[in-house]
Amino acid sequence: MTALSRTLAPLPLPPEDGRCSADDRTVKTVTLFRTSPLLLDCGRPLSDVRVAYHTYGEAQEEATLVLHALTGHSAVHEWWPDFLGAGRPLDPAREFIVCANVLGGCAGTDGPAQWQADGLGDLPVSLRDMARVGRALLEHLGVRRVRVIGASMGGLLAYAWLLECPDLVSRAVVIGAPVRHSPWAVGLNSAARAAIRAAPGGEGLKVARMVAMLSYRSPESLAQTQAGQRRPGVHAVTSYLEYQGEKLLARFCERSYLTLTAAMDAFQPGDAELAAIRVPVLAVGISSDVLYPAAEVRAGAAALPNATYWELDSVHGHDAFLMDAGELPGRVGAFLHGG
Ligand SMILES: CC(=O)SCCNC(=O)CCNC(=O)[C@H](O)C(C)(C)COP(=O)(O)OP(=O)(O)OC[C@H]1O[C@@H](n2cnc3c(N)ncnc32)[C@H](O)[C@@H]1OP(=O)(O)O
Ligand SMILES: N[C@@H](CCO)C(=O)O
Repeated sequence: MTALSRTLAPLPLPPEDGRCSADDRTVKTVTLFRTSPLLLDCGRPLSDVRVAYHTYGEAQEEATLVLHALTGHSAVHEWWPDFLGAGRPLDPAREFIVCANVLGGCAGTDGPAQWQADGLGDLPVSLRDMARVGRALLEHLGVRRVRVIGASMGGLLAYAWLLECPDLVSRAVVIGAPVRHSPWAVGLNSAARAAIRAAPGGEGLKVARMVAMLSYRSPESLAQTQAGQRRPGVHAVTSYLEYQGEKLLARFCERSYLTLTAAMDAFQPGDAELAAIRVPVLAVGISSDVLYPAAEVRAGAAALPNATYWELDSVHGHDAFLMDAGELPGRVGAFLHGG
């Protein structure tokens, strides 16, 4: 495989914060699969796949690979300050850290918008397809071995990496994610996709986000933060969800939402496949997670031969890994670098 690499003009950057260099905070792109195509699980070949990614620290043959969530992106320094930086679990002074925007998304790596423009139509992609693209990126970067860490969709994708690229992964941290999408999670995504299809062009995506946000919070979290009325006659939680819908509409593509949620729902590894995962895994459940309940995460970990389970205690639900990380960074750092 050959790769064409170039660095884009820097995006507007947040001020220097001492966590990583200006170069680290610049998104890079590379075009992969130039001489031989990526064969997608759906059977379609895909050539010249453009991948946008961030790296932090000096390039090394061993790296830490961060896998972002559904509407996340590769700029880890923007959304995980508790985890990235000097003395934190992901320390650019100590290790080479890579995070790529997923195939099918809308953050610079090829996805439905590009495929529509290229006349390819809608391409179903799988989490394993995303892992294959990631493998090609690691080859391009000269990385031969990775510690993998992912949360939410990134956690499901970490399991896809363990199944697709077991030769590359030395250990994995999976936060707030099951080993496969449950009927409950598929049902929530089905409702979201139905909303988008019923009201394409924006309103559907907003409703999809409102439903999803309820699954990312918890009854107690909303009772603490959204009780009462924001303005006369409007429940605070109503305007909160509407605002969150508007925020997603301003930054995300509805076709990517359809593509990525379908990829998550289609990820259904069997028990025998899971039993073959030999590398050490730290599986983290979140006590108040209503999307992926802690008991489900714990049961998934029990299906793996070499997994440790730990639970983050928070009232703030699924998104606690972003909003209320508590002891999580310390636990993750000890697992990734402790042995
Ligand atoms: C592993 C990964 O890759 S994760 C990737 C990270 N994810 C992303 O970067 C994309 C997804 N982002 C998110 O999901 C969110 O930004 C989170 C979880 C990180 C935090 O959510 P936030 O929206 O910032 O926080 P929160 O839920 O507390 O809402 C705060 C916002 O709602 C507004 N708000 C709060 N209450 C109300 C209300 N009752 N009515 C209207 N607006 C309200 C606040 O003013 C604030 O607005 P702002 O965003 O303009 O500052
Ligand atoms: N809130 C995060 C995690 C949800 O899985 C996101 O929007 O990507």
